[in-house]
Amino acid sequence: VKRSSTLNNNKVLGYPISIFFIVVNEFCERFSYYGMRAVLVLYFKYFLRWDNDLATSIYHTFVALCYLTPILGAIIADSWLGKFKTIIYLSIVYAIGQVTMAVSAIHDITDKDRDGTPDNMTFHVAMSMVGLFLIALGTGGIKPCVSAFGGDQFSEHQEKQRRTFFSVFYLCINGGSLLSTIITPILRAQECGIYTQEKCYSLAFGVPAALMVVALVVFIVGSGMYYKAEPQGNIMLDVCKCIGFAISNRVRHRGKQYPKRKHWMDWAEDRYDKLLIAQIKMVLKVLFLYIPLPMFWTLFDQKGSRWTLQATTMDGNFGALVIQPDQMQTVNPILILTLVPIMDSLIYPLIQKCVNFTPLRRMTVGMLMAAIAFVCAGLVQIEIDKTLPTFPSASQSQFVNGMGMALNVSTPGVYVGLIDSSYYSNYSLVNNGKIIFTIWSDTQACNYSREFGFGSSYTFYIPGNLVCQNDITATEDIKPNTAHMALQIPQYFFITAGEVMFSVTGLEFSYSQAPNNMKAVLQAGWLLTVAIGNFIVLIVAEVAKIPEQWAEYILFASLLIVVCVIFSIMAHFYTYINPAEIEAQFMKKGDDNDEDDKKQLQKGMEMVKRNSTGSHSYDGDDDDDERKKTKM
Ligand SMILES: NCC(=O)N[C@@H](CCC(N)=O)C(=O)O
Repeated sequence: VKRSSTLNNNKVLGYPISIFFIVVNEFCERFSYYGMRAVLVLYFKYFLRWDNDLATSIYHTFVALCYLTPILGAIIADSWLGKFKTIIYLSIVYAIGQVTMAVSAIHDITDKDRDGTPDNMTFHVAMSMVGLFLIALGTGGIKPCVSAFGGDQFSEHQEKQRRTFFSVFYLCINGGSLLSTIITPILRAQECGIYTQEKCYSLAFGVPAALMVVALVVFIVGSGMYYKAEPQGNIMLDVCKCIGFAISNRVRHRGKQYPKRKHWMDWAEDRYDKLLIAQIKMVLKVLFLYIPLPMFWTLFDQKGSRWTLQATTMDGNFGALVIQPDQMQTVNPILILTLVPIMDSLIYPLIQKCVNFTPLRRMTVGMLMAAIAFVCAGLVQIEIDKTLPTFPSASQSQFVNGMGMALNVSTPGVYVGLIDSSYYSNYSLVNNGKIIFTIWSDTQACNYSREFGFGSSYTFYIPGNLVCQNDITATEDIKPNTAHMALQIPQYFFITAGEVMFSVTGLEFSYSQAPNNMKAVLQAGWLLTVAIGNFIVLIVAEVAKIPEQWAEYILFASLLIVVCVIFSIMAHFYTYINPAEIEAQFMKKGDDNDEDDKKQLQKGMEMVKRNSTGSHSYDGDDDDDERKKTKM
């Protein structure tokens, strides 16, 4: 009653006004998260000067951390602060983390000799690690709270509005992600700095930091309009204690003199409520099904690491449009925004006419799509490998000074350095496009211009009698990248189609199969599969140590196909339930005597059993009641 009266005061078109602030908050937060993540692997490679493997490993450790911390956020919100305060406090931690990242990327802080490269890399590495840790704590911690807090704003009878809210919420995630993955790579490609002009990672991290502050402010502005549920106690702790007791009680009663119980969780009956035990059984069934799922995320999250690094060896010239390697990631949210409505309104209903396309079947097909995406990535890599020599590093060029005096060489973006007489410079990173070098000594100066293709590398010979443009000869050490970035589009298409079938369906499946008080537990379990998936990238990359990148892609695709077969077998034996109905069996006569309790328990369990052997078909209808007796 309290909730309804709080909510009904401020409504527009039947929706509580408060959700406007939550949706805008999510848009800004996802802008902040994905914007920072888009340039992260390149920051590791080009600013911190890590190799591809280290950059990929730290990237996936960070993503894994972001999906481990939701458990922490859910525990803090449920048992202590409540969702509202948890979101505020952890958003502050998050914003501090983003600002720390932006500061860590200012090379001028330690560039004492003003040569354009940081002199104390340890400082930058340490600061960025602290920043990433705070971001992981913040983004992961608030993740299960914000969506659930949004759901809390609706009263029981507003189920339809709540469903629309979740769709808009998902579109906002991808809207924020789309905008930021376009904008932050552009910011990163700018030149900035007080002493020397370098790539502007500080700006690329600074704008997401500002957006996180905006997200926090918007959320606080809506403060007076929210329904704020009190923390209900830590259900996750209760679940763990109950499972622990069932196991220890089972171990203590091992002899033949103790009658067997139908399910090992029934050993908790001596101390715990039967309703709680039945709810835990439902959750465990779904968690068991989650075991193979991390492999999907193992492949999915390599968009931001391996695929972005792959794009650095490709040609991003799309005619009027020049695409940065990290901007290729925008293909994912663009496809999400187009594919979600197409799938929902066209593809799923069409398939449903031919086969019973249940959520678990959709997820299986989603996994296959991700495997196909990695086969595409492997084929693209083979194309790239045909065009790439291994030495020197792509996009680096050097000068050889044949003059009898020392020379300085620079471009507006890069100071190549002072080259002694009859000596050569180090390799310097040069942008693509037309570049003008200024070459000067104590007595003369001249300009030399040249067109640089994506990823090309040259050695320039400065003769003894330099006049300029026509005197300098160049040898091409590495040809410009010729494999076009458009070749990555098929792999993005398949991975995103896979995401729509797997992720969007899986989120809804986790919500619909969870008992009311354990929806957050299952959401945290779902997010945990993402964390484990990212750890698998690290393990496979470390253990397999495959020298050929294309072979690594094919290995990941093969692993996912094997896992997909296992998942489809497990899913075949899963039966869809209606948690509310099972719970109702226990609640109906909550205050009845023990005998009645037993009958209710029997009824509920029979229902679970009936469901697990039932063969009704899933008709694609969203109505929960229609789903209760459905096999995969
Ligand atoms: N297209 C990215 C996206 O929609 N991401 C969602 C879900 C991510 C996940 N692994 O569950 C997001 O919330 O960022």
